[in-house]
Order: sequence, then structure tokens, then C-alpha cells
Amino acid sequence: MTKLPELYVAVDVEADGPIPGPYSMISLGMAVVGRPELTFYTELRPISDDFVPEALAVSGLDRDRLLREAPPAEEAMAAAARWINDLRRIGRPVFLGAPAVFDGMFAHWYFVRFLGKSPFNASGSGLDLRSYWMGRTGCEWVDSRKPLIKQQLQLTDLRHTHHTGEDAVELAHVFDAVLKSRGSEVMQVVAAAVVEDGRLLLVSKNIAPEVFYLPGGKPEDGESAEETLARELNEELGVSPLDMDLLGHVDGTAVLEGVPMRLTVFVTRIDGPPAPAAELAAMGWTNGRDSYIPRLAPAIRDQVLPMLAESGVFGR
Ligand SMILES: Nc1nc2c([nH]c(=O)n2[C@H]2C[C@H](O)[C@@H](COP(=O)(O)OP(=O)(O)OP(=O)(O)O)O2)c(=O)[nH]1
Repeated sequence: MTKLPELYVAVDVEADGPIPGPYSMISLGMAVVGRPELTFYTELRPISDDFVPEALAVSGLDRDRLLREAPPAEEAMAAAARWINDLRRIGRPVFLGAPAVFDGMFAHWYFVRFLGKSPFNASGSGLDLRSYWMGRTGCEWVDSRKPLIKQQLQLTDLRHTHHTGEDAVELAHVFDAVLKSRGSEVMQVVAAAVVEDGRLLLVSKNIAPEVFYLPGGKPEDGESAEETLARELNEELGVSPLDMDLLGHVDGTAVLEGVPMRLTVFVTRIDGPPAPAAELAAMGWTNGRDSYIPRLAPAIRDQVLPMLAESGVFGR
């Protein structure tokens, strides 16, 4: 049997105080990431007489109305648990909070207090939006606030309203965009395979002088691959490409930054003898059997050389 996918359940809580027990959860919203039609909302009858006016004011909910009309906590949490458990037909629910500490603390306490257990798991653990973003981008805590994440993902139109049903949907959208943005993290690099007299041109940079690879580099904004290559050949070697034949794309790990890389390689002739610029540590020509080979970047040695041999350009 194939394993069902994980379903990230964005959970949003409004409360009338900082901790559950002395204070109450007054509304609970949930929404499934990537499945905007799957949402849940309930208000809850307060469980104590105490409340912090400033906390209550955040949601704007009328506590007296909740005392009269909202379902008791047992009933509301049973409905929430049923909704989560129903999701098990299509996936494996995982709690998602922003922050997981506050919303998770209320949700977990309420599930355990009123139902004896949580439909998420025994520990109340789950995902936290900001921690995930820090891990993905390497940013500091202070730069992982939701408004900043929204800015970077062009989601500033998504409103935060303090209505837990709407805010759970907002969180689900943001996390969906965070997940989708992962694919675009691949670093693009364009490189030239220049072959003269049966030898392939290699360079190394000052930052790692013992690692050799093809001349080239990363595109600047708006540049085509060909424009990047022409600029890089000029900057690194003071030459211009005479023609560029796409050899292919190679997916690997960028040897300097250690991040996922897609390398686009062109077979290129150049208009004169290359003269290495200061940013290069060394330049040389390999015949495919010499001491350069062990020092090649893995993507070049393991993927590009076989492609060049296959196409008959070099190494046969
Ligand atoms: N140019 C080039 N880079 C390669 C090859 N193979 C490989 O792993 N890389 C890696 C090395 C680096 O991690 C990254 C390219 O970085 P780079 O430092 O050459 O790019 P760049 O000239 O645009 O550098 P910069 O402006 O950031 O200084 O890709 C290759 O064959 N050619």
C-alpha cells in the first residue's frame, strides 16, 4: 500500500489570556496547506471567569455572547478532532502553527483536557512557520517574522484579520508558498566547454585554487544563459565566444557554495588566447588523462566529461 501524503494543518487560536486553564481559547481555525477547500472554524465557550482585556481585544470577540452561544469546550474540541481524523482518509495530518508554541500550547492542552488525547500526536509537536523559514533560508530569528516572509514571497495582499478561520487560511497559503519556493533555490550556473587541440580549458578561483572547473558563472538579473557566458568569459579570460552550442544541463552540487546547482554547459570556441583575470587562481588545459582530472569539480568529472565524450567533442 502506498503511504498517504503528509497534510500540514495550519492551526490558529485566539485566546483571552496567555495560557490555557486560567484563561480560555475562544476560537479555533484550521486549514489544510495546499487544499484551500478544507477548513474548520469554531468558537468556544470560555472555561473560566478570568480574562485579560488586551488579549480579548485582539480577536474583538464578545465574551458574553460566547458564554451564551458558543459550544462548550468538550463539544468544540470533539468537532475539531473529528475534522482532523476525517483528513486521515486522504493524508497524515501534521500540526502547523505560527507560532507553534502559543497556538500549539492551547490546542494541545484543550484536546488533552477535554478529549483525553490530541488527534495530532501524544506530544503536541508539529511544525513552526518561522523555524522552518530560518532553516530554509539561513536567516536570523528576527528576520523570520510572518510579514517579512510574506514580503519575500509576494504575498502582502494576504490579510491577517485575527479571525482564526481566516488567519488559518492565511497561514496555509504562506506555508504552501514557502514549500513551493523550495524548488527555485537551485543555483543557476552557465559554463563553457572550450576545446582546442584536443584539450579542455579549465579554471580555478582564488577561493578554492585546487578545484578546477569550466569557465563561467552565475547569471545576473535578466541575463540569458548566452549573455552570462559571454560576460563571464570576458571577465575571467578577456575573450569572447565565437559560437555557443548547448551541450546540456547538469544537476549537481555547486562546488564552492555547496548548494544545489543546475549547470548549463555550452561548447564554445573563443576569439583569442585566454588571459586569466585576477579573480582566477589558475588556468590550464586538460587532455582528460592528466593530473587535472582528480582536481575537477565532481559535476564536471562525473557528468560533463561523459557528455563531452558522448557528443564526440572531447575525450574520445
Ligand atoms: N563556473 C563554473 N562553476 C561551477 C562549475 N562546476 C561547479 O560546481 N561550479 C560551481 C562553483 C561555484 O560554486 C558556482 C559558480 O560560482 P562562480 O564563483 O564561478 O560564479 P560567479 O563568477 O558568478 O561568482 P561571483 O560573481 O558570485 O563571485 O558553481 C563549472 O564547471 N563552472
